[in-house]
Amino acid sequence: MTASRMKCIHQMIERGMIQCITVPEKKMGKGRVTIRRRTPDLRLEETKQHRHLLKIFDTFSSVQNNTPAYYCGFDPTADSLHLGHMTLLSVLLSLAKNGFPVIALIGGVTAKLGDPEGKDENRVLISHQQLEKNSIALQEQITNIFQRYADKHNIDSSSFSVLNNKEWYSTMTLDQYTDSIASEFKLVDMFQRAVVKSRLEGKDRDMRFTEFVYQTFQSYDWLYLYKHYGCSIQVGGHDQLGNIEDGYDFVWRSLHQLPTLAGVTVPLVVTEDGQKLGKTATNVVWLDQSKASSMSLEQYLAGISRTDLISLSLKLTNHSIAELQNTSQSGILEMILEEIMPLLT
Ligand SMILES: N[C@@H](Cc1ccc(O)cc1)C(=O)O
Repeated sequence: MTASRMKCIHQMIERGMIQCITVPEKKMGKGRVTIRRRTPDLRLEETKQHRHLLKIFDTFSSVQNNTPAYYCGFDPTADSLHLGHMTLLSVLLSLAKNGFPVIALIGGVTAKLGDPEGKDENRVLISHQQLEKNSIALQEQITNIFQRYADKHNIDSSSFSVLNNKEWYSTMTLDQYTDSIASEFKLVDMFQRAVVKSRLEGKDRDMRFTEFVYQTFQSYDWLYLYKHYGCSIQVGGHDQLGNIEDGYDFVWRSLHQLPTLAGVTVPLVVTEDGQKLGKTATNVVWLDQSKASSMSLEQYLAGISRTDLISLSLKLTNHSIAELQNTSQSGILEMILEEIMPLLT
């Protein structure tokens, strides 16, 4: 890994773009460990955990022979991504700018199952036609964002791929699913998951079987992308930590060796009262500007505190913390819009 690539990862940690990383325990020992970055976004001085986190990532990177590819999955539950996804895309874009191949995976099959992670209630089932429409819309939206960013920064657009997990599941037989995926999961572990416990014990107790087995599909995606695209690192919103850790264990078990894998989580964008942005219909900020929305990007940015605005611009722009601290709130708002709007329209 070249120094500039390593620097890019360090910067992402420093700017608060990365919340946790899951890496092999004790260099190449057995199992995994997740390191949580506890420093709040705006206190960027090096803390013990921060140094520890960098050291582990360095160790991990130095055992990689090739440049690892990164992937992040997006379930097409709507026909546009929202602002919460932009921080994930921003991580992928920074990585691509620094020479890492990146993959955006559209979950054409997983969206139908419904990821229980990060949600307290059952999802409305999406029809087949709606899913197809949403998948096409997201494919186009992400491809456009990648293309515009590549043009702006003179990046070879082959660094970016947009795939759909329908590609491998549409030809998979039930035998293959049973032998290579289902048999690797133990019920005792599946029932241990916090999300399963809370959904089974919660007031509705309405968890579907498809939601229960969702993790088996996300886990296999990583194995597939590892084998076919050299994808060692999965990026996801912080609510994906459970899926990422389980996927890590699954890839490890399936390959019968400890692969050089890492999971990276990105802090969620939240509203003033701490709610995950995009969780309900009324607090969503669509990236598709033409889509009817109760809140535009500008309105959202104008309504959050200065601290949240600085923290968000550290994730979405390249301006330094010192520069941001010396800029007025409306100036920071402009900086974010200047960075994002050209990618969207
Ligand atoms: N589960 C992710 C989406 C995803 C889908 C497939 C994957 O392989 C990875 C991630 C989410 O709900 O945000």
